[in-house]
Amino acid sequence: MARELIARVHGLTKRFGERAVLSDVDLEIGRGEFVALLGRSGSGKSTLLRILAGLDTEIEGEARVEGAVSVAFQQPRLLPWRRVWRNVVLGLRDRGRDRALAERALAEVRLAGHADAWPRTLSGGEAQRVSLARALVREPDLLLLDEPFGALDALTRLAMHRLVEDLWREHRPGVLLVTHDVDEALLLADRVLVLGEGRIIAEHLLDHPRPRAVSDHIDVRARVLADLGVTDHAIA
Ligand SMILES: Nc1ncnc2c1ncn2[C@@H]1O[C@H](COP(=O)(O)OP(=O)(O)OP(=O)(O)O)[C@@H](O)[C@H]1O
Repeated sequence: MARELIARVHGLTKRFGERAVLSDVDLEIGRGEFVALLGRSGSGKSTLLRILAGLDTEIEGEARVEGAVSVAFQQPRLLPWRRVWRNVVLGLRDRGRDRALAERALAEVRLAGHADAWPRTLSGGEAQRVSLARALVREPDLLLLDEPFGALDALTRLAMHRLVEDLWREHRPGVLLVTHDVDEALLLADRVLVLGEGRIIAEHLLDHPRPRAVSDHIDVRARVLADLGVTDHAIA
């Protein structure tokens, strides 16, 4: 049986003025598939994600998503004047059930008991978990993550990887994770795409059972680093 597509990008070109930032990009994401998108700074990752999120519609070609989309960004973008639970359900049109939905989502990100807190009282990792709860409460078919762990310390980042993996297992949205971190991509994704100069220049499938260790993918890791043109882990 053909896999069900949740996102389909075909012949996508995006220009800012004269300059094409994305050129003739093709990309498909199946239902429940976890895709990571790597690329050097300025290669067009966030632009592609914003287009899939429907935040940028001035494009050539096709970018279609079936169903609901949620986005979580590097910064949690919480409204400081709303309590945590109100941030989670911001914009939802289900007034009667808002509080219960928020509490359930907060429990899922291990923040039960923080519903009435103010955003300024949260740590960076907690705020990012609220942002994830806000994305999940919409029950997305496609979850777009734009470097969601980029601003977190290494230990919090590891805990977030486990959390995202658990949430993905539970809800099975399609995921597109934009990241600079090759190891993060290898741990979490079914498929790793490398974007270079506005085109997808490489694709790697990861079929090792989860939960994974980076050592399961030393070979793919070397190839991805070569695709990125780096020999070191740090990507400029
Ligand atoms: N609104 C805009 N107007 C003009 N140029 C833009 C705009 N948004 C992005 N760009 C340019 O498009 C290119 C791709 O940007 P994008 O943010 O998608 O890259 P990225 O791969 O996500 O980079 P990073 O990893 O640094 O976040 C960059 O050269 C950027 O300067």
